Amino acid sequence: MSYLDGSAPDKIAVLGAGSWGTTFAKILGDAAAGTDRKVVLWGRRQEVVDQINDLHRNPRYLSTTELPQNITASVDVKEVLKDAELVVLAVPAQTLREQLRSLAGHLAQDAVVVSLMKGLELGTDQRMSQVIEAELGLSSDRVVVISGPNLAMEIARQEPTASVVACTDENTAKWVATLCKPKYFRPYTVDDVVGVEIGGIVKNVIALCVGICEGQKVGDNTKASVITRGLAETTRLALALGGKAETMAGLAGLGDLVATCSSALSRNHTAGRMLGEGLTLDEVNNRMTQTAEGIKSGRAVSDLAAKIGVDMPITNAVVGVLEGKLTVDELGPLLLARQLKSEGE
Ligand SMILES: NC(=O)c1ccc[n+]([C@@H]2O[C@H](COP(=O)([O-])OP(=O)(O)OC[C@H]3O[C@@H](n4cnc5c(N)ncnc54)[C@H](O)[C@@H]3O)[C@@H](O)[C@H]2O)c1
Ligand SMILES: O=P(O)(O)OC[C@H](O)CO
Repeated sequence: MSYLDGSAPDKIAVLGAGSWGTTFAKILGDAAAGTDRKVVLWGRRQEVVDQINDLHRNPRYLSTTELPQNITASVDVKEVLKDAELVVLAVPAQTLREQLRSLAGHLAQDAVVVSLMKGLELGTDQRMSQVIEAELGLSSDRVVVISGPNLAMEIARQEPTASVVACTDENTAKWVATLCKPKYFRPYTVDDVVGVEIGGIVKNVIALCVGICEGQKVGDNTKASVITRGLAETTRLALALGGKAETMAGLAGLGDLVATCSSALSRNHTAGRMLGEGLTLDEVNNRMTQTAEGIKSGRAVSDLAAKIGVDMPITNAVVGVLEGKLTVDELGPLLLARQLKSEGE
């Protein structure tokens, strides 16, 4: 098997033909150019699968992107998983556990599983790598997380981007990194899976807050203050869970936080902006056509932080707004009225 001997796989499966799943399939397909390696996408909708197979496009999510010829798609998850030595997961975080239960028996022996997801499971407060290990019975050396400042639309346009490939096993991380390095995407390897996942999860909640600021038409000082203090509380949580401070200063921490909080392409930022403009959460949800993980993960982050005694005032305030306990006008004054303390506390 390829991850054990370091040889390239013949087939890679990507589950989830949404915005990021399709873009990441393109990354893998472009990186496999000139080889016999196949990339097979699983999608829920027959129409999306047909368009990928017939037109090499996914107009629903990436209207202008032409996909490489070595990508095919199917609605049959068993067929997609058959003999796939690398399996990449890009479905909404809150649906992952249920989906894994239906595919557990179909995973190829020794397959490595990659999570592209940036959410925390409601109710269990588990990270996606924990859900994958538990549901598929995998050891941590076969579970990889890829995260960073990776707005799908920009990468689909082949604008240069860096990312991190995280695994407790350095060889597995290196093996996966070699499979996703087309000329426009540069993966770095790290061993801090916890830090990488926490960075990706919490930045979505902070981006909701920055979006709220934008909707309320406050300026850059406010947004920079939220981003910086957001990184401070993200780092507190990551460290308390065993993550590393340097990860939070890296691509999956600061890098992703800046990209998500600054970009109109971000779904979390967009959802926050609509809340800031006065829309209710129901109205925002009705307008969203793609996944904004922070809306549901915010509560899980808040619960996890409370459980282990980590102070996360911005996250808690955003959750207050999402749950209708706080208005967007009350959010800023509430955060500013907190007791004074030193910046490093
Ligand atoms: N889009 C990005 O720029 C980006 C970048 C990095 C990470 N991510 C992360 O990747 C994950 C997937 O995001 P995305 O952007 O591809 O989302 P998306 O909303 O664009 O697509 C989600 C995909 O999952 C499928 N799906 C399967 N089961 C589903 C279910 N039960 N309910 C709803 N959809 C279901 C949908 O059909 C769709 O193909 C998220 O955790 C997100 O945070 C996204
Ligand atoms: O569109 P968002 O808010 O889910 O963010 C997408 C990516 O996570 C940015 O790195």
